[in-house]
Amino acid sequence: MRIGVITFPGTLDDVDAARAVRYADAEPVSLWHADPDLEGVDAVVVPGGFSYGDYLRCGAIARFAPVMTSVVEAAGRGMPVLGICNGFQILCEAGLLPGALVRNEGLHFVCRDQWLRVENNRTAWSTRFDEGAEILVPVKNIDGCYVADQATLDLLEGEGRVVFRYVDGNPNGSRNDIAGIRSANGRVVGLMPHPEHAIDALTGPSDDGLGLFYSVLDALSPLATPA
Ligand SMILES: NC(=O)CC[C@H](N)C(=O)O
Repeated sequence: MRIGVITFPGTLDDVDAARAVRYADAEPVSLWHADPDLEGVDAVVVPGGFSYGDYLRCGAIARFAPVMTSVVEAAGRGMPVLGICNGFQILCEAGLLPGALVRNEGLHFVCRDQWLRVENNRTAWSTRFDEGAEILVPVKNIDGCYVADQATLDLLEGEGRVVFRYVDGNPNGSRNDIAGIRSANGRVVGLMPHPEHAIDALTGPSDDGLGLFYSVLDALSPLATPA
């Protein structure tokens, strides 16, 4: 399987995302923000960082990058897309996921290891987890507070579209302790914590993040049943 990893000016975590893809025995393919060509990849990771310096609003400029036009189009055809941190912010700005990420409640950049509960495993990126499993993954952001209007929150909760929820403390004031959500068809997932930084127990804090990268291989397998 070939999994694209996008680099924007200001992206930080493309190298780690590509490494996570490799750990899961897939082939990472570098995609450039200014090039709309997705090079025939099977799935796309939009990694973390500070795309375009976070000017205006996190993800607000990246959403107009030529590569994102192709990602939105491919997602419409069912291609799995994972947005991590700044990537999640970009997917919300692009309209692939509802809601928005705003300044952390404490107004500080938060960098710590964070427990999450896997709330939903019917997505292209979470089938390898048991629902209710708790995983340890780093968070590192300043605009990580997930907000949406009440109707959207009710819809997400009602349709099982909250995929990851903070446990043992909410680091940023996210509504309903939401750490990650999915699209209606389960193919697009965004989360603020960084699974690509938790792929090797030796360097820590766990290898729990690998589950997302293995899950997408299952979703892409010809035998997969739709999430
Ligand atoms: N680690 C990241 O991707 C950071 C995301 C974003 N720039 C923020 O600080 O909220």
